[in-house]
Amino acid sequence: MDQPHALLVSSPGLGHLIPILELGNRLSSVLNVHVTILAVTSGSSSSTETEAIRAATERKACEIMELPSVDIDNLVEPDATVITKIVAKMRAMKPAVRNAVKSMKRKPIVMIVDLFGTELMSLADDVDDLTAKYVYIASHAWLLALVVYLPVLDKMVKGEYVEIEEPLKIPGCKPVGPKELIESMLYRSDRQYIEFLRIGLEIPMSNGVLVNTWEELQENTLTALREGGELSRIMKVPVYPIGPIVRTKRPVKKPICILEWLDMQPERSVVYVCLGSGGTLSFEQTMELAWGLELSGQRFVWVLRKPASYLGVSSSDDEHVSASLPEGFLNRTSGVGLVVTEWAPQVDILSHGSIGGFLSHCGWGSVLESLTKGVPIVAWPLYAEQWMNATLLTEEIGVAIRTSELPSKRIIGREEVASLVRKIVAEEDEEGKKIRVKAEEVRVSSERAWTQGGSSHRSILEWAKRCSLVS
Ligand SMILES: O=c1ccn([C@@H]2O[C@H](COP(=O)(O)OP(=O)(O)O[C@H]3O[C@H](CO)[C@@H](O)[C@H](O)[C@H]3O)[C@@H](O)[C@H]2O)c(=O)[nH]1
Repeated sequence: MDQPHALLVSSPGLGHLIPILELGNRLSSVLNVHVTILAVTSGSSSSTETEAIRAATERKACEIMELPSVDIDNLVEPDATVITKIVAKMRAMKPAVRNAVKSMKRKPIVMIVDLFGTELMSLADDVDDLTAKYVYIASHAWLLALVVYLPVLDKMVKGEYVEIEEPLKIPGCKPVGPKELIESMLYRSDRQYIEFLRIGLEIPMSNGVLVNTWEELQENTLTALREGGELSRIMKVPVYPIGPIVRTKRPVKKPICILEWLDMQPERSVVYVCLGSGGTLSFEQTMELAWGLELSGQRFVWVLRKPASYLGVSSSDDEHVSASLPEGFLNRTSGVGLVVTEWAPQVDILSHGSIGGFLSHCGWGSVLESLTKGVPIVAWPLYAEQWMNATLLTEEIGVAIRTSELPSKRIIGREEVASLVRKIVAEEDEEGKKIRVKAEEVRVSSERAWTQGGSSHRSILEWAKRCSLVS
């Protein structure tokens, strides 16, 4: 008999592609179903997306089709935000996705879209066998709560959210203060805000939501989303916490110099610095970060890739990157630190025993990759929902420390950088010790969630039964 077939669609940007590739891999291996992934990528300039697709294809767990990119220049203003562009691209890809599904010999019975693909769910109505449509939130449950509650807040809050004096109350959840707003809420007249409102209304029109967190990590928020109360009445459909789903360490085919360097460092002594697939800093902030790392006296691996926009367009070159470092920095820190200007093997780095901390932009993928390895975090949130993530990690979960002010609001000085790095990595600091202990507890809990009978394992089976992927 044919295996049941699940269709996954990813939106442009590595932060969206990687989670869908990993979800596909997990569905295929745990449920033994046939998985097709339609990848809407940023376009031909994104070699990192192409590489991620190539690596996932090699695993042979899923059938992956990269859909040819369509031009959206006439659909959005040139200065439109990244989110507006992603959403516009997904909208423009609807006919291509429809054609791809219609031409499939074996029709999928379930369609899963990500946060920016909710408009594609209506395609399910045109395909006979496609009876269920789900949304995959590659981030956490608090973000899900905020997005589905946004249409309520939109009516309740007068003026701009940035001017609120009282944090926004979401039933059953931690209130959302000005330091936790998602980037798309900053200006209500901006098109990306309107898109988020629409997404908030469309999520409850799905058959349910899969979310990349686990029961024990966000119990209160998940309960509020599911059981009784105003939020669950708005949510309407079941929520399945199935995380953490993250990339795993790759088999090493050839020596990787970063890992060889890490092999020579003492255990838990190195801070890994990386601001995700799209995070960049100003020239001034890069200087302060460099001075701060040097001042901390700690070992480091710093991924200082050439600044690239989220949709894969390079805006600088390697020489420019080195030129943004203080004079003599590379010489003075040689032996103590490594500056990497290329795409780094992040999961392999975070899995290495000599890593003691991660200075991260708090993209949820990076956060989970860190937590599943028990690595504590210095939160350096930049954009998207990263402000929320930093608060969640510091105030609720207790696995991170954060900068005293949002890095988007002011330059974080070298003394502060040095102190944060020392706290998280150096053995003697009390606050750091507490955070490290918590990070280890969370690692253990993350592992349990995915053991046989663990909360996420149960949750995915419950979901798969509900949509007839397994009997
Ligand atoms: O040199 C690098 C840099 C990044 N990565 C990987 O790239 C991914 C980055 O993902 P993530 O940490 O989630 O960051 P973004 O790409 O910035 O993710 C976007 O999508 C996430 C999931 O929805 C959101 O949480 C973020 O805020 C949003 O910016 C991770 O798997 C990293 O391991 C590398 O392997 N090497």
